Order: sequence, then C-alpha cells, then structure tokens
Amino acid sequence: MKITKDLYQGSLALLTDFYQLTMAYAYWKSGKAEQEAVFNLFFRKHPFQGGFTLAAGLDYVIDYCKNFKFGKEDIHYLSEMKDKDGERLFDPGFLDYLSNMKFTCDIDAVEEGTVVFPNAPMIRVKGPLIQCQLLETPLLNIFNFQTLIATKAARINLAAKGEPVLEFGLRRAQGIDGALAASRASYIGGCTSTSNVMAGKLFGIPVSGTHAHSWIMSFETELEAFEAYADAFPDQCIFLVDTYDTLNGVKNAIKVGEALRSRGKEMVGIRIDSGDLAYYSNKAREMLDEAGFPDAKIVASNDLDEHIITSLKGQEASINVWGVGTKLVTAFDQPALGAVYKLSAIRIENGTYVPKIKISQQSLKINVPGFHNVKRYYSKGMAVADMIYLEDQEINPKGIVIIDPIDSTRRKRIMPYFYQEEILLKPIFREGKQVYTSPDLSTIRNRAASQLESLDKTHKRMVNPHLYPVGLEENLHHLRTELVLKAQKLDQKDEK
Ligand SMILES: Nc1ncnc2c1ncn2[C@@H]1O[C@H](COP(=O)(O)OP(=O)(O)OP(=O)(O)O)[C@@H](O)[C@H]1O
Ligand SMILES: O=P(O)(O)OC[C@H]1O[C@H](OP(=O)(O)OP(=O)(O)O)[C@H](O)[C@@H]1O
Ligand SMILES: O=C(O)c1cccnc1
Ligand SMILES: [Mg+2]
Repeated sequence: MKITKDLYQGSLALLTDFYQLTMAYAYWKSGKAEQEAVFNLFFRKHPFQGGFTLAAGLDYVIDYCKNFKFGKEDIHYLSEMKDKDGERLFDPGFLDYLSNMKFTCDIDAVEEGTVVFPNAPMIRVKGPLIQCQLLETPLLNIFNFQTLIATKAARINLAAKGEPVLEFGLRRAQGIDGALAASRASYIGGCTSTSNVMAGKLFGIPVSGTHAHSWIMSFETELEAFEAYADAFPDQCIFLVDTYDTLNGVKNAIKVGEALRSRGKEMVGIRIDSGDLAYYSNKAREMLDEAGFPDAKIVASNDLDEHIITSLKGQEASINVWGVGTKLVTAFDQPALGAVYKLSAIRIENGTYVPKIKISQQSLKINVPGFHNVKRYYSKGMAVADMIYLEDQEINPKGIVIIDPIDSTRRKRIMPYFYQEEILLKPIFREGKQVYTSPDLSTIRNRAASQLESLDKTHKRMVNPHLYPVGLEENLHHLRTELVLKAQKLDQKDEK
C-alpha cells in the first residue's frame, strides 16, 4: 500500500458503487447508454435539526468531472472481474467503450458557500444516461460530506458570534481525505484557521495553533516550559495553563508574560483545555486583567460544539477564541447529510424530454420531475423565498404562487416586481467543457458569510428554527401532481 505516492494511480473513475458499473454495462448492452437524461442532487432535511444548509464541494466535483476517464489500470481491473460461473463479467466491447468514454455532460450547480434548502437541486446533471449514472456516487460522496461540515462549521461560528474559531480536527477526522476536505469545508463555514498544515499548503487556509500538554510535561516545571516556549516564539505565545493546576498555570503565564514584556514582546494569551471552562476563563480573565494583561486572549478547547459554545456564552464565560476539533470535523451529532441523486427527465426518440417521477408512500420522498432550476427572491438584501421552476415554462411576471412540495396547502404568493432575484444553479459544464471557474477559497468563504447574512436570524437559531419557504412554481406543481396521479393509476392497473 502506497498512501504517500500514487494511491489513486491518477484516476478516480472506479470510486463508485459497483451497481453503477453493472447498470452502465446493462445500459450499454440495451443500447440506452447515450440516451439523454437529467438527474438532480438534493437533500430532504437540514442536518443538525437546523434551519439552513451551506453548500460546499463544487470545486472537487469540477476536478472530478474534468478528469473523468477510465485509465488503463481501471480497465484491466474490470476486465478481470468474473461472474459466478467464472466467466468475464464485462464484455470487451463495453470495456472498449468505457476506455474511450469522454465526459460530455452539462452540469449546473449552486456555488460553494450558497445557503440551500430541502428539495431544491444543488447540482443538475444532463447528459448520456451512462455518464449521469456513473457520476451519482462520487458526486454524492463529495457533496454530502463537504456540505455537512460547512454547515456544522457555520453553526459553530454563528454560536461564537464572530469570535475566531480555530479548527483542530485532524487527529479525530475520518481518515486522511476526510480531514483535508473537512478543513476546507470548515474554512468555508467561517473558521479562522486550521491546525492541519497540509490543508494549509493545499488550499491556502491560514494555519495556526498553540502547544500541547506534552510540551509542559517534558520539562521539570511548567514555568520552565513556558519560558522555553517564549524563547522560541516570543511573538506567538499562547500558554496551555491546565496541565497541573489551571489557576497556578495562569500565574506562571503571567510571570512569563511580564518577562516577555520586559523584552518588548507581548504574550498573545492562554489556552484552557479542561474543567469548567466558564469558571476557569472568568478567574483567568480577572487575574490577567489585574496583572495588566487585559488584551491577552483566552482560548478554550475540549469537545466544544455549537451547543456548548452557546451555553458558555450564556454563562458569560470570558473566552474569546474557540478551538474546535472532533465535533466539527466528524459532524459528531449527525455524521451524514443524506443528499440523494434522482433521475427527473429522460429524452425520447422524438427529441422531447419526458419528466419522471418516483412514487413513494411518503410524499416527502416523491421527487420533483422535469428540467428545473431554483430562483431565490431577495428583499432589501434578505432572502424571502426559493422557487423551484421548470426552465422552459413562462412564469407569470405579475404574481407567482409557490407551493410547498410536501404539503400543497402551504402556499406563498410572490410579487417578483418587488424583489431582486438570483438563479441559483449556475452553468458549470457545457457538453463536457468547463464554463465556470471556482473562485479562490477566501472568496467562497466571503460568499458563505454574506449568504448567511442574507438569511433572517429566525432560520439560524439552533432550537426549532423557523421554516424558510421553498416551493414549486404552479406549473411544476401541476406537472408533479398529474404524474403522481397517473403513476398511481398505473399502479392500480398492475394490481388488477
Ligand atoms: N461551564 C461549562 N458549561 C457547559 N459545558 C462545559 C463547561 N465547561 C466545560 N464544558 C464542557 O463539558 C465537557 C467536559 O468534559 P470532560 O468532563 O470529559 O472534561 P474534563 O474532565 O474537564 O477534561 P479532561 O478530561 O480533558 O481533563 C466538555 O465537552 C467541555 O467542553
Ligand atoms: O476537543 P477537540 O474539539 O477535539 O479539540 C482538539 C483537542 O485535541 C487536543 O487534545 P486531545 O483531545 O488530543 O487530548 P486531551 O483531550 O487529553 O487534551 C486539544 O487539547 C483539544 O482538547
Ligand atoms: O494548536 C493547538 O492548540 C491544537 C492543535 C490540535 C489539536 N488540539 C490543539
Ligand atoms: Mg480531548
């Protein structure tokens, strides 16, 4: 196993579920491989019982699609696969087809850092059925995780109310790629920095950190350890004060802070990593203020998340920097987003697209059919509603009614005249050619911040957030209802 070199042999084409390949083979065999189809990627419920979700992962998706190609080793591996009789599973003609396959899809997607809501597509893929199908698993893999972590980070940063949140997750993250992607998504969600140096190198995220208990324990005394650290980094001293006795640790930090000051340097602060963080931060604040260090920061860490941060704020803890690891990068209380990827239309011989629906007992699970997009309406910079609409249908400019996809009695009238609007799915690829370039990560992070600003605070609260209106435009609602009724009739016929 070579994890440091060539693990992926330059190709991620096999990073997919086996059933995508068996379907791909069957599509090819039945002559349907190149039939045009439309798929949408969306989720049904916000994570963390929240009122918003923050999209992330598009730059990975772009890279994945740009490099979408079955390499020699991939084809070799597939050619060796056997069925239960020991015969080759895949016809050489199919493997030939795969090795010559070029990515030719149209992709539209929400930009990274966009606030998104249930049932509205985050990605729309249109292209040959076989390609759309093969993209399902990797697109979900990328978007589900990064969107989840960006959302968690946004929640934690909202709880910190603008105070810096340092991401410390690498040691507890879900493996190597999980850690890197989590650092990137955390930065998009508002974190100030990462402790993961490789994420710093690869993505340009600011890197920062303090020091560990082991540093203190390697010396005879805590004071000596602080002094030695101050010698090495006179401008960046954040002393971890809780190795032995937290308040005594604060005293030692003050001593070394005074020595630094006599050399014209200023201690940055202290870190507390255990015990009652409200009690110790308040005590430490009093001691630091009294000793003439009112600007010294107090960093807190230890299994923090948005709920503990909110509680500590409620207790008026004197913490001004938050170090957050495990619960952020593992999305501890909800480890998966659950976005899905569903076929919504297919092109038939006469060139028209037939909208498709999947019936379910739960109306929540009935997809939105057709070739649609999402429009967000803003009033004075604040988001008021999202409308899912059919791209090829005229929308009544005088007044629109959007209808909740789960409960059709919930409706909202929109006067587009009064609002600014933004089409959320932007063209990313056209016939396989990239037509969109991802902005740099700090621009994405700024977009996330301004998107969150545009969302009323009632949707951002942690407990029982207010539901943001997302609805189907009338024509789309009627189409969906018609298709559901038709499908149910078909069902009844089958039963007879
Ligand atoms: N004042 C507080 N209010 C609410 N939660 C707090 C407060 N102080 C600390 N916490 C949280 O309570 C939990 C304490 O966990 P735990 O008892 O395992 O830590 P500890 O024993 O203090 O530290 P360690 O085990 O690292 O020495 C942590 O998640 C911490 O963030
Ligand atoms: O708590 P997190 O949010 O994951 O933040 C990162 C943690 O990692 C470090 O210690 P580690 O947990 O390795 O050891 P400790 O618990 O004994 O301090 C650090 O001191 C934090 O406590
Ligand atoms: O720099 C730190 O303080 C740090 C880094 C990783 C994990 N815990 C703390
Ligand atoms: Mg810990």
